[in-house]
Amino acid sequence: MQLGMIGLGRMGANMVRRLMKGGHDCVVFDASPDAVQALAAEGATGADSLQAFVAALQPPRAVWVMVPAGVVDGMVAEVKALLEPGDILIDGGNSYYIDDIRRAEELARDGLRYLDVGTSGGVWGLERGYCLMIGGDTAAVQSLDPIFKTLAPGQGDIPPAPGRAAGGTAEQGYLHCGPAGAGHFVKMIHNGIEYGMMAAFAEGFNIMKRANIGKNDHSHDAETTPLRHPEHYQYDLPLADIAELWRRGSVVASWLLDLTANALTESPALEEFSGKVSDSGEGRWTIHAAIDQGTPAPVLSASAFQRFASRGEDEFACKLLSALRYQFGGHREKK
Ligand SMILES: O=C(O)[C@H](O)[C@@H](O)[C@H](O)[C@H](O)COP(=O)(O)O
Repeated sequence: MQLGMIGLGRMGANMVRRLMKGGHDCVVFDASPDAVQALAAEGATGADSLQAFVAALQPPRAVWVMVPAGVVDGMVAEVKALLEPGDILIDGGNSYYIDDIRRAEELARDGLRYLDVGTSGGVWGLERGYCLMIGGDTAAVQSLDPIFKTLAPGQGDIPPAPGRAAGGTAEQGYLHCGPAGAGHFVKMIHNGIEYGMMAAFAEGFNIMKRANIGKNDHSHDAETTPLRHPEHYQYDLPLADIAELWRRGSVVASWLLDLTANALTESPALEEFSGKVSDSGEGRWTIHAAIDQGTPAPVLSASAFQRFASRGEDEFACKLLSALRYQFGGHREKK
């Protein structure tokens, strides 16, 4: 079937490639003419303006917007003015689900149908497929089933959970999760969990990296808690090998562990990374939801706050800790 894609960054461009490989017709638009040209050379219909983009689509149109969360509203406003009742607008980025609820209501007033689709898979999605978490109107979701089916990974070699009644799209890697916002709500929690799992691997591997600190023990320094048993921390552990090992039969085997093994193999000391970890909002929104609900989420919260600290946002707090320690005990910082 035909789909229009606005936004040809890493995600949007590869999704178009996967759709074309699956036999779909794609009309593409991006603020960058080069990005449009590149996909036109691969078989897409390139448009040099939003007007030309909309004109190239058959009604009822399906327009997938794949742009950063912060610019979705502006793009929706522009494209909405060109669409007709019955057309479907899909936001496949990482939008806040509460924005989806509002957008779906606003667009419905003009007879437009809005779907929110949490899209997971990153740069690997072209080959592996994209896990799709879909929210919105049921008829609109059903009409786009061929698109979702092609983008999704498919069952592959992962059999359904034992005892699960056969059928349904979840086992193909896409799911209509509920009404407007439900897709991005589920993606938000997915990313909250992603933060927590990433933090768990990062902390665990860091403790293993430091398993040799007994070799350089500074217990003579009165301002540092003495290492009581330096002899207990004499291990130079092969971190890349351990990641590789755990991928086989261990309880923590997972795709994030596979990626941990990749990262440590490519660059054992990770020297090209500063360690300042960005966040795009999903982790924060997960915590907002947990607080709204009164649902405990200590692990996910800690992992989001850890990212802020990684960027130095705790610098003043740490200085105040030192200052207070000096105030009450005359303790000076170790130089
Ligand atoms: O499932 C996915 O493919 C990822 O979760 C992806 O959608 C993620 O949002 C960004 O790669 C980075 O997100 P942060 O900037 O919040 O780490």
